[in-house]
Amino acid sequence: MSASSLEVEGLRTEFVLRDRVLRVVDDVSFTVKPGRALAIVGESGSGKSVTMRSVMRLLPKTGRVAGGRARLGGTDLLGLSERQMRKVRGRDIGMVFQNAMEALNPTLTLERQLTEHLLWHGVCDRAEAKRRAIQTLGDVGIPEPEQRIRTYPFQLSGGMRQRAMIATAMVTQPSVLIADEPTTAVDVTVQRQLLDLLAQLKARGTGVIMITHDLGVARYFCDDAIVMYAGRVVERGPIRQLLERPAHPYTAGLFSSTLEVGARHRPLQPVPGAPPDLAHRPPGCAFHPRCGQAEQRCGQEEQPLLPWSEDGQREVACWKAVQHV
Ligand SMILES: Nc1ncnc2c1ncn2[C@@H]1O[C@H](COP(=O)(O)OP(=O)(O)OP(=O)(O)O)[C@@H](O)[C@H]1O
Repeated sequence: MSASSLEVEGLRTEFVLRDRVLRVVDDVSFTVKPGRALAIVGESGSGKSVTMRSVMRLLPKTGRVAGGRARLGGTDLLGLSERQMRKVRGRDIGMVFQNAMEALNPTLTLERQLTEHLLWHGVCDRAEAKRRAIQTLGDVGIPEPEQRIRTYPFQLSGGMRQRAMIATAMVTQPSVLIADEPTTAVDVTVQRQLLDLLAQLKARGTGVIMITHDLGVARYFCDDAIVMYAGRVVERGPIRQLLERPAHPYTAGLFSSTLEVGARHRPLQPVPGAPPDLAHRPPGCAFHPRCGQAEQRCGQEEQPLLPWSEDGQREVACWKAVQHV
């Protein structure tokens, strides 16, 4: 597939539990263009992973997409059969997770892991697939790739496993790469190498979505950001602008502790209080019970995303912020 944008519009995802239905992703929209990187940030439980699992159609049995659209190029991902979707995963959309062992199949050699998508999708023959696999392992900095290709994931160190996982995501040159906390479990040196690899992929036109708690990493690597709270997008815009001048009180609270001098690589600190139980979402703005600036209106009126900059690049779901532009 040539470089394509991923466009998600009005996505809604629910979990059907025994006694109720929980809306955990509510009207989420974003676009990732070729060669751009989008950060998805927000506290634990805000719906970041479920959003991406919905797009990949990898929800657990109790989850369902209740509305919205997800298009990659001209393809409606939510309308594909499971068989068609399997072709998209691993070929057009690559995935990198925090835990490489989860992503790699422990029973397959690196050669099988890296060549199976190419062979399965009929991209090339076995000899060419092996050549590409060796080349990609070399690209991600695995020494002696001709020998290492015969090893199993458990025979690699943690850092090498992480690289092998990225190699499996890179080998098909996907249009979009989803990276869910890719740098959390590795030390700073490996972290830097991984980001350099992802940057190479981005430079070749792959769009990247990075779910991360680390604003230093997001600032270094990403172009745009969406901030999620209780399943909704509360703010969006170019990441540097958001970090320099957050508009939503939640974004400001989330970022402030992390942006102290010398604290660039500290994970996000929670805002005082706790996110709402989604079964009892507060009326109006879901953040209002924790917001130091809340007024009566905040607990009564829904807050849609509204433009916050003249160029239309920034949007915020807070009527007070919009008032004070
Ligand atoms: N299988 C499930 N059944 C019911 N609720 C679920 C299930 N999986 C996730 N949830 C709920 O969906 C919401 C969003 O979860 P999600 O994992 O997307 O959050 P997150 O922002 O990715 O958090 P983290 O940063 O901790 O990964 C949470 O309230 C979570 O409890």
